[in-house]
Amino acid sequence: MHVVVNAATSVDGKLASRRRTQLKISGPEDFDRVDRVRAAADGVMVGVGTVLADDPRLALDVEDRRVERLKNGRPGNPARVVADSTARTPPDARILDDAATTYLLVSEAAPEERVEALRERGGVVVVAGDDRVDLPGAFERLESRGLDRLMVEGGGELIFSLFEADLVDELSVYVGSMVVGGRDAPTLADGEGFVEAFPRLTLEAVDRLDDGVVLSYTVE
Ligand SMILES: NC(=O)c1ccc[n+]([C@@H]2O[C@H](COP(=O)([O-])OP(=O)(O)OC[C@H]3O[C@@H](n4cnc5c(N)ncnc54)[C@H](O)[C@@H]3O)[C@@H](O)[C@H]2O)c1
Ligand SMILES: Nc1nc(=O)c(N)c(NC[C@H](O)[C@H](O)[C@H](O)COP(=O)(O)O)[nH]1
Repeated sequence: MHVVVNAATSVDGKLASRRRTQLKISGPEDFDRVDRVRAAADGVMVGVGTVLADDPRLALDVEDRRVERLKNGRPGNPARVVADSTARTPPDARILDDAATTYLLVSEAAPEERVEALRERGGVVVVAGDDRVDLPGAFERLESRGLDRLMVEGGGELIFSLFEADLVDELSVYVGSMVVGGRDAPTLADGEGFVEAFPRLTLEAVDRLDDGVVLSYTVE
């Protein structure tokens, strides 16, 4: 599976403030770019921390003719994917609406009644891993269901795990011209952090959009 990570940060590398509520870092030009990256993907993924903080829908505006064109003849919206070890996605989350198929990646530790509630809302549950989602195993299962290109929008815990498991092929970061600060504010890559063998990236492009810059990398 080809994995493209896309996120927006402040100049100090934060994805959100310490309150973890959604922070508009991108401007209209970058959100248009995000729509294009989504439209080119078979699936769009977030961690459950992002579902709980932002209640995202992760769908394209299919009424928008411009977005329709961008889909390159692909039918409908890309699938949605949530890494959710213990099935904490609220059954009324917007990500479970009928705009697209939603895969919930859970572990064996997910309580059966919560898993069942998500199935009742139409979610497709994939069990991989003992107490945390085994990302390589889960991605193999998604691939067998036709997801070849996956866009990941965050948050920082999930992005770190993907780098740790060597699953990231491309990274693009929109750096907005703002300072957020806060030692507890989520950053692009949280988790435990690396102390050696840091992933190395190749800078492929630098583009100015709105009042910020998009940095596009491939992963070595
Ligand atoms: N600016 C942006 O581009 C952007 C994008 C996404 C999210 N955000 C922000 O990020 C914050 C949420 O990020 P976060 O880091 O708290 O949560 P996250 O979205 O990275 O989700 C982390 C959760 O995913 C689950 N998970 C399951 N398997 C996992 C695995 N193998 N590795 C890691 N996690 C796994 C765990 O329950 C974990 O707690 C929110 O404040 C949101 O607003 C910002
Ligand atoms: N590119 C980008 N710029 C931002 O300034 C920002 N806050 C996010 N945040 C990503 C996060 O995953 C959001 O929750 C979804 O971008 C919301 O997605 P919807 O509009 O609900 O589909 N992403």
